[in-house]
Amino acid sequence: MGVGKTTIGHLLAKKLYRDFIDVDYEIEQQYKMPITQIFKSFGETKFRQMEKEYITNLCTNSRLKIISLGGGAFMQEEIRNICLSTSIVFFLDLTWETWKDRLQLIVDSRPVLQNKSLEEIENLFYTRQNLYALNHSSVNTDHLDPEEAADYIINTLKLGWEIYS
Ligand SMILES: Nc1ncnc2c1ncn2[C@@H]1O[C@H](COP(=O)(O)OP(=O)(O)OP(=O)(O)O)[C@@H](O)[C@H]1O
Ligand SMILES: O=C(O)C1=C[C@@H](O)[C@@H](O)[C@H](O)C1
Ligand SMILES: [Mg+2]
Repeated sequence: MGVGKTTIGHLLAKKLYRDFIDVDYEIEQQYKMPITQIFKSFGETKFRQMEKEYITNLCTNSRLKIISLGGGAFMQEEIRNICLSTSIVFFLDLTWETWKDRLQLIVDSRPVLQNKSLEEIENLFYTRQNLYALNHSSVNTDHLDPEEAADYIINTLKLGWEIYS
């Protein structure tokens, strides 16, 4: 959460001339309310169901798009499975120390972080990291700005295509 998927995904799509889809944004448009409000009105369980349906449909019916997931989406096994079997999954990694310093930028718009102690947030961070290790490629972004992270992903894709062909 807040590692930079939306920011970097958007840049990556521009550099690769691909469509960009941000799953959080699409759900907000569909329900005509911000995610914080979706959590308040319908609850987290309903939100998780919405994101699962949206991602499953996207992975099944579209090609060649750059997709940015919501920060908690990959915790759902069905989402992990459909993403890993239909797409190239990049994990944007960040150390706890760097992420901790970024929290103040994201806390107000991420309901999962609200009313949690720093210790609870740290537990969430490490619990997620275990499952997010399931990916096709990962990049640590501690010392990369969004532009550098997008370029790194492009170079990784190019290398993959060269090896493949
Ligand atoms: N590489 C980076 N270096 C420094 N700040 C960054 C970097 N990438 C993103 N940010 C900043 O971190 C914040 C969160 O970024 P962003 O919304 O792209 O994260 P996200 O991974 O999409 O979050 P979510 O999981 O909630 O969807 C923004 O304020 C953004 O400007
Ligand atoms: O990390 C999370 O659980 C979330 C991150 C955001 O992208 C949103 O999908 C929502 O706020 C939940
Ligand atoms: Mg995002």
